[in-house]
Amino acid sequence: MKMSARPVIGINADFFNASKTYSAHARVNAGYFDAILHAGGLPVIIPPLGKEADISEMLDMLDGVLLTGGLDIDPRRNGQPAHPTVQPMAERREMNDKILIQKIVERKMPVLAIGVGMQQLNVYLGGTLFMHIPNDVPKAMPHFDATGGPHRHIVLLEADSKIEDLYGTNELRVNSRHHQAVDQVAPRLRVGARCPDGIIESIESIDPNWFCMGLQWHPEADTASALDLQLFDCFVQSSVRSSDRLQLAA
Ligand SMILES: N[C@@H](CCC(=O)NCCCC(=O)O)C(=O)O
Repeated sequence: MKMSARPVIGINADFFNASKTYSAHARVNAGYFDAILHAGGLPVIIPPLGKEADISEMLDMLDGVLLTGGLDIDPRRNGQPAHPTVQPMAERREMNDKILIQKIVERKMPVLAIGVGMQQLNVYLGGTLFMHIPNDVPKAMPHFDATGGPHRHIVLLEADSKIEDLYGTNELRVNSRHHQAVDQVAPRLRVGARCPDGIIESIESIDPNWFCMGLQWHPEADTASALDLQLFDCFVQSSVRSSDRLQLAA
């Protein structure tokens, strides 16, 4: 099979079970694959393959992975009680993503995790979440607009973090639409950015040579800033540098 000279970036699809009006289907917000294309990568949608062997075969063809946003991780699948504000994602997606993330981490593939993707990365690597910010961190500022409209807030990038180096500034104004957040950061990860109220807004690997970054905001969204585009540039360039296939072809 002819492989692209561009870095091939996998994007995990969201998944919805069959309902009265729709058959079971996968979907992806266009912002995810348009951002990868704009940064010089070739996006490939990863459906919830489910089986380890199929996920491994898919990853063998990829140079990096973008983990997308969506609904919530179901706390009951991680030994925690249900929560009235949690809207669990489909079990098929969550089970798939768990295997996908474990293999990405084993292989140290470049990974950019956005929204619930960042939360999955943290949880599956041993960290925890606040189930509902207004309940768990009452003094926190709003992190979503209750009417569903656009909402933004400042984030402060940690000194000497990869994300600070990447954005070239220590303060950003980002879009925000989340009711959960990282509580305990997983081993092997560190905080990259916080909201002024202390809520963690970005995490990253402690290994400086591994592009493994999670963002609670959405750099792929229509409400993203011009600065966010360079994030995708850096992610795609990291995927080139770490790709044996592309290095051999160089
Ligand atoms: N559990 C999370 C979900 C945050 C998230 O990924 N939102 C994005 C939804 C839009 C999309 O599909 O990209 C939370 O804290 O709310």
